[in-house]
Amino acid sequence: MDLIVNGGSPLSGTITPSGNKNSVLPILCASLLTNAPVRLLNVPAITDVEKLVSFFTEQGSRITWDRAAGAMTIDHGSFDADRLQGELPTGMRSAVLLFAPLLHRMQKLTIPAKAEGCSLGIRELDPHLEILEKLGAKVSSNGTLTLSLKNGFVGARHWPDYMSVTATENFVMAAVLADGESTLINAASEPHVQDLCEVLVAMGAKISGIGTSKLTVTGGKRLRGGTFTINTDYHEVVTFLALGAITGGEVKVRQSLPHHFDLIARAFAKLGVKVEHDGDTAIVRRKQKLVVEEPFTTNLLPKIEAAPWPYFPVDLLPCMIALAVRAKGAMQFWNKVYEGGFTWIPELSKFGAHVVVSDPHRIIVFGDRPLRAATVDAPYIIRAAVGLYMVAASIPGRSVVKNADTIRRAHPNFVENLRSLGADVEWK
Ligand SMILES: CC(=O)N[C@H]1[C@@H](OP(=O)(O)OP(=O)(O)OC[C@H]2O[C@@H](n3ccc(=O)[nH]c3=O)[C@H](O)[C@@H]2O)O[C@H](CO)[C@@H](O)[C@@H]1O
Ligand SMILES: C=C(OP(=O)(O)O)C(=O)O
Repeated sequence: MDLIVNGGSPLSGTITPSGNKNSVLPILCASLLTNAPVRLLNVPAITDVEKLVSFFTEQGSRITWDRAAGAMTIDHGSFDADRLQGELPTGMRSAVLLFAPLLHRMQKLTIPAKAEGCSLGIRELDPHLEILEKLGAKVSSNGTLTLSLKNGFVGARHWPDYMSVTATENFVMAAVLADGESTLINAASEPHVQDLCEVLVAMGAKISGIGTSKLTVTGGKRLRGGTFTINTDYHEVVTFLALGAITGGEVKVRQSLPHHFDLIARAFAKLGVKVEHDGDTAIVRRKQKLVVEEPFTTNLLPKIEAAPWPYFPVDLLPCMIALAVRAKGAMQFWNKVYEGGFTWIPELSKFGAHVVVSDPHRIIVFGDRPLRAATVDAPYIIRAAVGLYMVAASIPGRSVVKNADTIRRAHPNFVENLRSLGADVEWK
């Protein structure tokens, strides 16, 4: 589906963001670690959640989901491992998060050779398989990849090449029911990794080092259920604030998780945008002057660099790139994570933007060029589609962002929320 945009008007108003996709998906997978009922609140009605829920239901789990209220009850007591014949859910990276919990339930699992989400580059399987092997699983490859686990997971120490979000989540889900203690050095610590760990602790798991790069887990026999609220999506917080800034409107975002915001606010400030906090409401005032902040260091090209947390989050780069397209001055963006994170950048030139792709990981945006409404193609990258929409929303006239429905993987009611801010936008 395409987004039809009549841009050029300021977007203003107050928004309550939805639950974080990257929190709810691992928590849903972790619900497989218990047969006790799990109740989740603030569940976003997004397509990735729909796919996981269908997958669970196909295996016999009982799930009720009041989409309007965001409340879901999950009962895996009737999950029947023998039913699993076919594929894991496709088109979403989080399918990889089923590996540890399904292995725990099924002892043997055939997995797809790829677990792809956004087309940001090669989405690796090896770090996941290394972790599962370390904790006692056997991996065999004979055209298809098969995982097997004879007598349950066994505690182990592991130090992977890099801080991977979903591999860390698989580690934790395997380790909480392993026999003995497990340690992960070079663990990811993103807010959603912390959210998963906190829910597991509330289910009875023993995890220390949450939010750091070293996690220690003491395995236990079983986990209990409970009621858990999915945290706000900080990607939405940033998206709505950035939309206010790029269109010259005033946007307030409730439940904005200010404790995660210091470096993100710094990135906004580098582009001339001041983010204020009133309690847990984040505010961007109207008519921000988009100008690249010059560093005191002479001859330095200002830059925003994204890497694993607590660096600036890589998924938020497109929002900042869109702002830089409108800001006076030059800004370098450095994606230290994905080799394919900038493949969509040439689309910006259709609006008249001037962006130089220096190499697969770095671009320089020369902002404040005269722009025109245009038709652009969104890649299968959620946040890139959002970034293209942001630029379109700032330009008077009719633009089209083609194939933008990837946005629905993460942002429920995207168009409805934009309209509540005064946007002229629709799906077609
Ligand atoms: C469902 C989910 O939670 N998806 C998120 C998760 O994906 P995911 O867990 O797949 O991302 P990883 O943290 O594994 O990193 C993605 C890829 O980046 C490369 N890499 C990463 C870090 C590093 O220091 N060196 C390196 O080379 C690897 O090729 C890796 O495969 O984390 C990504 C990075 O924050 C986010 O974009 C995704 O939204
Ligand atoms: C890249 C993302 O998701 P996934 O890892 O599921 O592709 C994202 O949420 O921006």
